[in-house]
Amino acid sequence: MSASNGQVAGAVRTDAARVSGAVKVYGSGDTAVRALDGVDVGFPAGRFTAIMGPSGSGKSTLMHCAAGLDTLTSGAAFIGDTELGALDDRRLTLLRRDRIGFVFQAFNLVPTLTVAENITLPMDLAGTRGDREWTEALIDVVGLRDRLHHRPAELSGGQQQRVAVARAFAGQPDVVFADEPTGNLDSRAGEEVLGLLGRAVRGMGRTVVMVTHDPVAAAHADEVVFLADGRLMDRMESPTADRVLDRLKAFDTKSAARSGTSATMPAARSTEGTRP
Ligand SMILES: Nc1ncnc2c1ncn2[C@@H]1O[C@H](COP(=O)(O)OP(=O)(O)OP(=O)(O)O)[C@@H](O)[C@H]1O
Repeated sequence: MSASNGQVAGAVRTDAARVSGAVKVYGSGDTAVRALDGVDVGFPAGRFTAIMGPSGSGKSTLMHCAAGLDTLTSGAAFIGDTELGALDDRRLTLLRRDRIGFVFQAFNLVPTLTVAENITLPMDLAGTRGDREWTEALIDVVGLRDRLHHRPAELSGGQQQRVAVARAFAGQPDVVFADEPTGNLDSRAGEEVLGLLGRAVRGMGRTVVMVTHDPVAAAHADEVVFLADGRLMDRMESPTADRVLDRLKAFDTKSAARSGTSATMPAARSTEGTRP
């Protein structure tokens, strides 16, 4: 069942994660919100994909359902060949622990653990030692070797997010989902974190799916998928911040016209210095 969509340079890519006919309805009756309205999208292995769209378009819902943090109302979500809806709670927890890495806006480090302990936490919880060489390489890539015995409170926001990035990749998961990973960072620290995500994909063969409202952040990805009103509207290869912003503006105008309200544009940083 592992779908392979994109033909890239003659090679067929396998999807590390995908959803098929994904519908997510929050609430019921008059107050029901259709956050995902029949989405089919794959996130190819070995690629950095950004999910973008206006506020409320369903980006976080799509990520949470694709990552097994939330369940679909109908349709199916897959990590590789594994359909998440077919798993009981225990198996789903194990799959999230062993095959998925997460980076959140709020870092979510354990304050009482050192940097080194935070990075190896997923392996420690799994009772495995992990790949020592890989972990050592990661520590160098994120530039935290001289901070290994510090606690999160002793680090800057950017450093804390770099710990979270190292933790997400430590167990060599099939895919790392990042939800607004630069949302709490200034632009310089944000660029560093985005650069790390890009290097993990291009230099270390990992897979990243990132939700962002920031066209500058999305320009770090290999491809952007656009959502509007819970539907997949478009995909863009080799994005630049300016092209992403233009595309978003078009969706926003359409959805404002439909609802008869003024549009909510995502807060965009300057689009100078587009593609890294
Ligand atoms: N737990 C929930 N209960 C009810 N409605 C929800 C819930 N979570 C999200 N929604 C609604 O579903 C729709 C999609 O929300 P979602 O958070 O996925 O959008 P988003 O594109 O990530 O938005 P933003 O960019 O503002 O974070 C919105 O209309 C939102 O209000």
